[in-house]
Amino acid sequence: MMRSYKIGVIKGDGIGPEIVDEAIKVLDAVASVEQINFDYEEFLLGGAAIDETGVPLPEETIQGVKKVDAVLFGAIGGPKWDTLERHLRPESGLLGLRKAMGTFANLRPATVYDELINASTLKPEVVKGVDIMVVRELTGGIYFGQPREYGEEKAYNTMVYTRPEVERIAKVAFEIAMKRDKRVCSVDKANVLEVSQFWRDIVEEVHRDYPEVELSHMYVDNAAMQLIRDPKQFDVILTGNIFGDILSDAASMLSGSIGLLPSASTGEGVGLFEPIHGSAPDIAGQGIANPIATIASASMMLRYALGEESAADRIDTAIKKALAEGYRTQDIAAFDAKEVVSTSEMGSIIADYAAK
Ligand SMILES: NC(=O)c1ccc[n+]([C@@H]2O[C@H](COP(=O)([O-])OP(=O)(O)OC[C@H]3O[C@@H](n4cnc5c(N)ncnc54)[C@H](O)[C@@H]3O)[C@@H](O)[C@H]2O)c1
Ligand SMILES: CC(C)[C@H](C(=O)O)[C@@H](O)C(=O)O
Ligand SMILES: [Mg+2]
Repeated sequence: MMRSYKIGVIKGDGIGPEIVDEAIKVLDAVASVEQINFDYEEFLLGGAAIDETGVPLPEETIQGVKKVDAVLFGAIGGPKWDTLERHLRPESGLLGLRKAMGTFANLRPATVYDELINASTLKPEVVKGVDIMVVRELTGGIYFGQPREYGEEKAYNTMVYTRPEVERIAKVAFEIAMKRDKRVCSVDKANVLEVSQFWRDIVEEVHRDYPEVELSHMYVDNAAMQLIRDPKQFDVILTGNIFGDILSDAASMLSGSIGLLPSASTGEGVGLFEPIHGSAPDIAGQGIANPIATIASASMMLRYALGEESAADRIDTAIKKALAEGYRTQDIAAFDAKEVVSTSEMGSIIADYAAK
């Protein structure tokens, strides 16, 4: 029987529209062979929303995304809006949207494709088989803490975590670990920050309900080093908002390009599925962005939000096949390429494989 889903689409700025178009191409390809019907509804966010409505997060977007089954998002931001006041910049729209949607758990898998093993900045033997899940708290911490101020003589932000915020993200990490290798490494800065000691204590408490999971703690500076030294030591990394932001970009180089890593932001209601990278203004409009991170985010959307495992498997297999056949976008062109392709050619190749 035909299954129908309503997908909210936020293309955003810079390369956002280019990469989201390719993910939709791939979704439509799997829909045709999987008895699925997707209805897409576009919403504005970020710079595109500022240009159209004067604000980065229009009310129609906040209301609209509550009425869909899942949201696929590209990226926002760019130099065009950098002179605006902070609360009016594109990035504030994304933070506001995450908060409004209650997507407190950002899952950022850092996996290394065997087909692309030479693209990693690390030696093949160090990265072969890397399969890390970064569980990043997304709606708290220093990004949202009050008070905050930009003044003439000083500026400050506040890193706050409440007990329920830490409990719920820790639960997500332990639940995910139960389905994986049952190891959680919680990353913090408890040697310096009270908020991190608090985080650590609550993670320990939640851990009591998951005795099968091995829990370790690591300071964030060491974690950054260990990710590059021996990434295979990690299974699930549980961490706060800002540390997760930084560590996940670092982890992308294990795979070879930030254009490869997807994410799922889940929590209280509708989920938001987005690549971990930004709007890449330096390459926007050139047709050279790697769409794989966004296509893989669409796959996460099928798997986590819609329960369409078989369609998600099709996409994941199609991505691997395109890489195995030697198709490469510019960012990974130096690594075992048989043919260097554009953003839209990569999308079409993956769509074709996904529909077979
Ligand atoms: N989720 C988001 O919307 C998001 C995430 C990060 C940054 N940003 C915003 O994006 C803008 C640019 O930020 P930045 O330059 O620090 O980070 P960025 O991730 O946009 O780009 C960093 C580097 O990676 C490259 N890159 C990124 N995605 C790529 C892809 N798919 N294919 C090939 N190369 C890719 C870029 O060309 C650039 O050299 C800023 O306004 C920033 O605030 C938005
Ligand atoms: C654009 C910015 C607000 C965002 C973040 O820091 O969360 C981005 O870097 C990300 O990783 O999604
Ligand atoms: Mg980031």
